[in-house]
Amino acid sequence: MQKLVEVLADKQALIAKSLALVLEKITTSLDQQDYFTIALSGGSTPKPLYEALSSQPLDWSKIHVFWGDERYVSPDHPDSNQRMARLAWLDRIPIPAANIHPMPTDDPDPHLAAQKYDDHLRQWFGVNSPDFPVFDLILLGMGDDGHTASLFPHTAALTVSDRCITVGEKDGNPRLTFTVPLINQARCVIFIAAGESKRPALHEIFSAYGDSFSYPSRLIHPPAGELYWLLDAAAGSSFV
Ligand SMILES: O=C1O[C@H](COP(=O)(O)O)[C@@H](O)[C@H](O)[C@H]1O
Repeated sequence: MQKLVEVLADKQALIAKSLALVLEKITTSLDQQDYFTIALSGGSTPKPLYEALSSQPLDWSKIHVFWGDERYVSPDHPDSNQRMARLAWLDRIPIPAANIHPMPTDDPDPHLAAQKYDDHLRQWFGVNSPDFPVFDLILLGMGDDGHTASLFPHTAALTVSDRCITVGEKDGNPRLTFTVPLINQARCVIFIAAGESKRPALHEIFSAYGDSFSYPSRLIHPPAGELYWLLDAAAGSSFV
């Protein structure tokens, strides 16, 4: 695994660096293969990155967009990660509808929805269990509590090792999330985190002997892939 931590001066520089890195990954991959697979993070941090991507002159027909986690709400709910990405980016570009792969949230049972998305990933990538699909790029955020995707501290989702998708839980509400082994299979994982409120968790995540069950972002270390931590100075100035 190649791990790289970069601290940018401010949020604007963080987004500029994230954009440059995502574009580099897309163009390098498309030089070698016919399509590029990306899984998106939600929350507030990546929104300006998605807005910036919406004005890039890319061949969108070759890019397939998935989500690494989703709140269990309808796609038009203000909390929906899909909604945020569509408004900021996907609704503004000429991408074929078939290239957008949202997590389903319409089944009364989130476990069935998790299974559906799991099946969809395995079918689309042509990968059967016990192997895992390999994403070209997975974007991740990190919550103030050290969670990533919807892998929250001290939850059962952290230990799921035989599925691509599972049900996470935040304050009693279900969410769908990539599992740790699926994320760790990726060619490239980029964490993007900003703001002073992330510092205490980052301290635990970067320490040599932290507790991964309390700080789930520690579980992400793709053995054969690249791992980037892009931070603004407010979040990360003391870590490099
Ligand atoms: O709930 C979530 O939070 C994390 C971090 O969000 P942020 O607002 O601090 O940027 C995000 O990565 C995850 O996808 C999202 O569902």
